[in-house]
Amino acid sequence: MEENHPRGANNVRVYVRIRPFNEREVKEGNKGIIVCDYEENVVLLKKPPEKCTGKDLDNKYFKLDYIFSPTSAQLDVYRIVAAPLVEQVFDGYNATIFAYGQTGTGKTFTMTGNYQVSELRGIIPNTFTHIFTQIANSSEDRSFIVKVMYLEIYNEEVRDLLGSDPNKKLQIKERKDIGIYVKDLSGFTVDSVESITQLMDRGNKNRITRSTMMNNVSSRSHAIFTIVVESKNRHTNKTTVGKLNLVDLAGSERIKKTGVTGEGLREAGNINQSLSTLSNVIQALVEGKSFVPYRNSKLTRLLQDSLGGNSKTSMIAMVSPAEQDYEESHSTLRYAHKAKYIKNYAKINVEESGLIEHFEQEIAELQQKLSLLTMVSEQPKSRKKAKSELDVEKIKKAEAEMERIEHEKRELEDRLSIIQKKIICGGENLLEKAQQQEFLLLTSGQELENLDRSHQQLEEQYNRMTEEKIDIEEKYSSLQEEDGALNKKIKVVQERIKEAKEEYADKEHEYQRDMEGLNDNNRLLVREMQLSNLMIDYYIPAEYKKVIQQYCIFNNDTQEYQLQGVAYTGNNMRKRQMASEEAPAVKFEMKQVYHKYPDKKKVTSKRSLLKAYSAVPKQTR
Ligand SMILES: Nc1ncnc2c1ncn2[C@@H]1O[C@H](COP(=O)(O)OP(=O)(O)OP(=O)(O)O)[C@@H](O)[C@H]1O
Repeated sequence: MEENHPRGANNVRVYVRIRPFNEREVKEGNKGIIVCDYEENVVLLKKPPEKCTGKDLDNKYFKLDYIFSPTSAQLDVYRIVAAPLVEQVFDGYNATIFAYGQTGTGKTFTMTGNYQVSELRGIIPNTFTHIFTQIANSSEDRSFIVKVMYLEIYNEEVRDLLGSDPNKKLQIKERKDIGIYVKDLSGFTVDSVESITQLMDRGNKNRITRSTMMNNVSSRSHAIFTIVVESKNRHTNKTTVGKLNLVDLAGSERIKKTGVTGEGLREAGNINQSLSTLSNVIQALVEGKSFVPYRNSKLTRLLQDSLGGNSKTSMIAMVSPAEQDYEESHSTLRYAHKAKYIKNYAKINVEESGLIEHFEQEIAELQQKLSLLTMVSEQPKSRKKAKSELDVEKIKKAEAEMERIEHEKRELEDRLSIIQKKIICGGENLLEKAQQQEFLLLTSGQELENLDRSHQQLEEQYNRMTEEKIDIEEKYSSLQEEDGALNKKIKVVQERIKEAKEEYADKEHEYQRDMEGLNDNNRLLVREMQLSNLMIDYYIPAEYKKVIQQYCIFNNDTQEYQLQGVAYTGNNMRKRQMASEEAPAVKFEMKQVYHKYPDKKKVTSKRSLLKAYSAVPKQTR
């Protein structure tokens, strides 16, 4: 894919959304610790009194691009965060929106919401109406293809949420011409709000969630919903391809607070690990380091272009208003504030021969074949009566041939209509009346937003002029004033030292928290290793173990061990089950299991009990 029209760097835009108090927090009498200046977009995070040291470092201020209050509507979030990016995707830019924050703070609510209730619809479903309205409003000389992909990263494995087997592990690959991509990920072209909503719904049902003490429906994976918009201008013959990534991250969590155990513990370990890599990537980018650890997690690898690359990116940091979540809100706001300094380099992606071109060629070929077949089938049929057996044979053959031609024609017509549906023409209105009205709301909000923006620009201009005025005044002031200016500078330096000390204290604190998390992970891994070792020692004979070790090879691409010839072993030889089929619930007949236990008298020790079930082959004499 060729890229041209380079533009300057653009910073990641960072928004904060504060969730309303939930029932549990109200019941527990939790106090609020967040105060906002919505005019200046500044968040003040107040340290709970029992944690205060009495210094003025106790209150933290964060200036961001925009703050959404607990009463902000879903549509407002869409208008301000997503609508401008969707419009840029139509110009051929890549864009990413990701929701970041502690578990239960409203990431899924903001990204997806309840799409059956219009005012509760999140960013992803609101994008659908916007995209098809944008197509309906564009000129007739433009053609479009809209393609959708949906994946999740669960326990550091990439899974296709729209594929026939969502449990299949997919690999991340990189190619010079297309960059980073997921091999074998399914992509679907869509031609209406209904068809894209159905796909989202299907994907959401495949997502892994769990109920925790912090959230009844907690996402245990990072999900990326991707919409690709290819657009061709028939006058200029120019094709652009814009990609929109909508990312709902799994929430960071303190294991003690969420109360997860078993598999949930392993998930939490993986979630925290990949979020910690995301933080390290943000840190490295902000500090301008030459090495950025994108490869340390699947999430950062897939978001590589969105962070410091070819993309316009917005991040929504979600925070809880409650006192008990001070630590997590502090950490989220600190990273959000840092992310503001990440510079991206978005470019318009121009495609030499895109999907539209490919489909147009196929349509032309199909139409040509079809007209040939129509000509043949419409030729006048001979009305001669069969005089001999040879004639009967000839007529039968001709009829069979005619039938084959008709069948081929029908197949071509079907294929033609499928392909023709994939290309949508500008001006084609594929929206229901209700959807159109909804979008009017959106656009009227957009006008307000434009006014807001020009107001902001005027304000910036005014500030710049004020700064210049101050500069001039400083240059020509008296010695006494110079002295004053020096004092001012000393104050600024002192202020910076104070900020650096604060930053240092924060970092130290965060480091300790990360260490705690890593120790939790470590303990978990050691426990898992002990279990695996125990199982291997008891069930795999030493000579087999050696052979298996010999055939284990570490794959640097996937960062995991692979067993040679594994396709021909054990479970892999079983017939595969289609994931789309409703898997019948597995019933365990416990009675049978109990019956299989050996006689207690015969097996006395735990070791001999395990031996009774051992897979070690018995020695034959
Ligand atoms: N702005 C909001 N207004 C109303 N309800 C909200 C808001 N934000 C979140 N909620 C509610 O809070 C609960 C938790 O939200 P959600 O599941 O979106 O959190 P999450 O950050 O995605 O959590 P996790 O990381 O565990 O998946 C949900 O019941 C959701 O409806």
